[in-house]
Amino acid sequence: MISNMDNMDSNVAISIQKVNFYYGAYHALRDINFDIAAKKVTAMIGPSGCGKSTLLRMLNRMYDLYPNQYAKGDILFDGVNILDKDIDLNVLRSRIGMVFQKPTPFSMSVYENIAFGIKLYERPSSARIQEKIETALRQVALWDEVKDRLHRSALGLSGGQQQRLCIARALAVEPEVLLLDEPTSALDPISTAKIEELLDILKEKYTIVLVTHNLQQAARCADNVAFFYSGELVEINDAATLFTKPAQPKTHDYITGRFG
Ligand SMILES: Nc1ncnc2c1ncn2[C@@H]1O[C@H](COP(=O)(O)OP(=O)(O)OP(=O)(O)O)[C@@H](O)[C@H]1O
Repeated sequence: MISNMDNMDSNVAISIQKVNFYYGAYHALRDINFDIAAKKVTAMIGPSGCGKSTLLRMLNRMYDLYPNQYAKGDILFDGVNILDKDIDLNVLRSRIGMVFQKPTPFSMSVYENIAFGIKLYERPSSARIQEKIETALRQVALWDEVKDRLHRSALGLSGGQQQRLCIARALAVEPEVLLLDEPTSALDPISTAKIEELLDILKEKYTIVLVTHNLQQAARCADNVAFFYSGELVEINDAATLFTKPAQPKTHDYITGRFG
């Protein structure tokens, strides 16, 4: 594995060390080591089935919901191993939020969608909730589009608006890290462009980890890019270097469209 950390930002948010993951007997990730830079966008790319979503889901312990899935190694976040079985998952998930491929608004109003997330973790006054909702909707550039329909169903929003609402819902909890699993794959090009613009603004405040199949998206949005193949990390580097001068033949073949 080539990891040219010299080109990359040295301010580390999450350090992934000797990480392995198993779906029952199936060994899905093998000896993964790399650092995720703070307040940057790190994209994880690679052909279908290479393990990128598995690794993303490890970062907020989504796999805990399934009894046969287990992880080995260390993922250090603020010096604590988030794979440790004693970790408080509610606290972890409030600090490391996640947005999925398909927009997943709850069948409730725009307002309640965001308030619901906030109330999971704290009991602020209704004035404070209102303030947090407005801040979160402004952060995703959705406020002007929904301010007059806050109390109508979120399901009436367009797909792109729903996805921005889901990002707002994650941000309202004030996480430090935002995990995005192919957040634009179900969206049209205009909504995709809005989310990509948003990433550029959000990284001033948040560490962002993005799984994407779209290499142009990774090149446009990511500061650092990790290329996975068959459960292994092949290479990680800053985006410009990885896309123009990949160190590994396999990376070169993938980014030039020879497979995947
Ligand atoms: N619940 C599961 N049970 C068993 N194997 C699984 C499960 N989920 C994923 N896998 C396997 O683990 C490997 C990695 O899957 P993962 O979803 O992380 O890949 P990916 O790179 O995100 O793929 P895609 O781009 O298609 O989403 C694949 O071989 C997949 O078939």
